[in-house]
Amino acid sequence: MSVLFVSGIDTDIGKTYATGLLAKSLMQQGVNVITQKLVQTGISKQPDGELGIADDILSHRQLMQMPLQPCDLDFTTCPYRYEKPASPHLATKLSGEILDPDMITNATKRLQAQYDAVLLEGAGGLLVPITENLLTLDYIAERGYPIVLVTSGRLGSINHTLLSLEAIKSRGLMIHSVIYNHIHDDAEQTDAEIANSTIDFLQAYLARYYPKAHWLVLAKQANEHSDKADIALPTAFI
Ligand SMILES: Nc1ncnc2c1ncn2[C@@H]1O[C@H](COP(=O)(O)OP(=O)(O)OP(=O)(O)O)[C@@H](O)[C@H]1O
Ligand SMILES: C[C@H](N)[C@H](N)CCCCCC(=O)O
Ligand SMILES: [Mg+2]
Repeated sequence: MSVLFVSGIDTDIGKTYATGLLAKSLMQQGVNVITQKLVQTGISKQPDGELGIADDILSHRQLMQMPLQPCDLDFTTCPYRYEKPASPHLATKLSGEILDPDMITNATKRLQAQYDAVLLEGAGGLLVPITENLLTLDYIAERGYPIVLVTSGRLGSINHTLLSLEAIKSRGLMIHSVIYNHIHDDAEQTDAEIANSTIDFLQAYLARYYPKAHWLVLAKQANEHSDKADIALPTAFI
């Protein structure tokens, strides 16, 4: 039924962790949920020369503590997979394949028929091109999916978060939630004063300009099997 699009302010911001753990928390609320990956780039070929299940789908299932599902094994949860760890438009071009966005939407519809909720993870940020002529945000806008935006306390995140929010607003789309990922706010990566101020600023900005959006927090995890890996959700989150 519902589809939430999980994007982030950039690649490597924690969308995969956020998607898997959001799904796990929803399952704990009794929601029959599955995750999907829009397009996966950067997969290694298997010994048989084929591209296997998308890495982000494998991570989602580990984080959800569930085995691979039939819809993973038949690639419904990620029909388009490419070797080059690049923007989808380039990885697709290098593979010689033509990506048909409707194929992804049809896969989402098949999942919607089976599950209460689909969490669809993007590749990189909102303006990443899926094809030469189609940005991720254009794809979302055509389908009207509400957006979950993952951010962090890394220096530069405030600007990237506010730009992403502006882009979402300019397409008339709904910002469903912002997930603040604590991945970058440790002494080695970001000054604690900067990280704490970033949290306060973003939370206050969201409350002021997007009062209906949820503010969620994702703790830094020891690994993908961590027992404390939950995102606390309000009731009736979706
Ligand atoms: N909360 C966290 N705790 C510990 N490690 C994290 C956390 N969030 C992300 N990571 C790690 O940071 C790296 C990047 O995160 P992730 O793969 O989730 O990024 P992404 O936004 O999904 O990137 P992509 O655009 O490639 O899908 C990974 O190695 C992941 O394990
Ligand atoms: C390979 C990488 N981890 C992502 N899956 C793809 C990131 C594309 C980013 C493109 C860009 O913003 O320039
Ligand atoms: Mg990912």
